[in-house]
Amino acid sequence: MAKAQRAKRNGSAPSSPYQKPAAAKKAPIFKFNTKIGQHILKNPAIADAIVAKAHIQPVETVLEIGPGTGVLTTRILDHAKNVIAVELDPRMAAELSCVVQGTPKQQKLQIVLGDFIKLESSELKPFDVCISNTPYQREFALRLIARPGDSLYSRLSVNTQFFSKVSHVMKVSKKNFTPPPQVESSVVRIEPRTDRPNISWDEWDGMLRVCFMRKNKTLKATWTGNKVRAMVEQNWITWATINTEAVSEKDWKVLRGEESVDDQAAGEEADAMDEDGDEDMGGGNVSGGDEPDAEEDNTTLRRLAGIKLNKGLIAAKIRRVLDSTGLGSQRAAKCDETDFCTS
Ligand SMILES: C[S@@+](CC[C@H](N)C(=O)[O-])C[C@H]1O[C@@H](n2cnc3c(N)ncnc32)[C@H](O)[C@@H]1O
Repeated sequence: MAKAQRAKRNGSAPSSPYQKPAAAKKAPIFKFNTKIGQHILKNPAIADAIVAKAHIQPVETVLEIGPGTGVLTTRILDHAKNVIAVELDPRMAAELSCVVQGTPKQQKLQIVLGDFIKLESSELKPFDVCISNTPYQREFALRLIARPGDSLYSRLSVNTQFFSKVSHVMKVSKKNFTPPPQVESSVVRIEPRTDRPNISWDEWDGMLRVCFMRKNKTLKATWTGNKVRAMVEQNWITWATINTEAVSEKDWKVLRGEESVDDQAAGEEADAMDEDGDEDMGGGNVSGGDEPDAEEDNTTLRRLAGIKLNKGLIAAKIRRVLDSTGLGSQRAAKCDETDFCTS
């Protein structure tokens, strides 16, 4: 039997050409691609709650990542000034476009077709709030909010909490999606901190990577292990090569074997400070400071060339930082984001 005939006989065809069929009875418009997390929210109460918890103001522009068929988008459009919706799947983008077509919401919505992860920030207009129901498991959400001592506490937790205020909003059971995913999920709220310290992300995250290599070991054991020390030494040589003037005369003496690490350690603590009063940990500030000119660079390379690095120098520097911050006996698993920022 032809589809149209069958629909008529079942009474499901619209009685008027202007009447839209009831949305709830609609069969899926196309096969959802679960490989890119296409599990659509089917519970309107959950969609309402997610949008309500975002506290959208009428003057705000909202970025939505992964709008799908627009379950959240249409609700966000009820509250926001504008919505920018970035969708990977052209079929979903077309469906969303149909949903708002001919309604006042159409003017407020900009659909961007593409992979959000690959978008340059310059390709997006500024926004005030970001809402996204993209694929992730509850465990990921719990990692974001985990506190020191929790089994899920990790580098991700520290980074999230260092740069933002994060809270758990509600659990969402897999029964609320179509097709249902294999895992339960959670909604979290992440507010960027306004008082974020101005630090180098690469250095900060590099440090956390080492601290969380074995999060239950003491930081002293982690940082003085052979592999980590060798890596810090390598970084320090690179740093010293670029920042010749920041390497203290005392360090050069140790490097040249004219002074032992013990002599140096016994000296003034101030000797470990550079001219700005910062701890001369080296190894990290590879991109900092002015670019050395070619002559300086050659000089440094000549100074470093042929010198077998006195391994004790870096070990002593690591020890000094761990002792002065009191972090040596601590374990990453029990330190919070402020501990890692101790100076
Ligand atoms: C879980 S569905 C959510 C759809 C809708 N927001 C909802 O709540 O029902 C995730 C949506 O994100 C889209 N998506 C997945 N990865 C994406 C990416 N990297 N960039 C943009 N959209 C993406 C999928 O195509 C899908 O439409």
